[in-house]
Amino acid sequence: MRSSTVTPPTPTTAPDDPEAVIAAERARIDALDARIVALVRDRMEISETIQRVRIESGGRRVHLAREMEILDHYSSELGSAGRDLAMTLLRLCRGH
Ligand SMILES: C=C(O[C@@H]1C=C(C(=O)O)C=C[C@H]1O)C(=O)O
Repeated sequence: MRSSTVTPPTPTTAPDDPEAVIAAERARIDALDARIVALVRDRMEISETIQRVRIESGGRRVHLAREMEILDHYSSELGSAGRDLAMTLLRLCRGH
């Protein structure tokens, strides 16, 4: 089984109260989304460094073979929507 860093469900004082469960689980989603945004920002920074170094040494910003690897990876992990997610990440990281 895949290990997870997701925090366990927050025990509520009234576990059968749907509103309380939804609020607690939404808080977990909000915390995950904050981490995802921070990770995307880290990715953008690293990607920008690679692109800058390559351009400064006479190369091109975009490396299509590497992008295909990333698209294939997300696609095999998460299906076609995962591929779309990778496309969006690449767009964020190379600025277009
Ligand atoms: C970061 C790189 O440069 C560009 C950005 C990529 C990315 O953000 O993953 C991938 C390929 C390149 O188009 C790289 O070549 O690794």
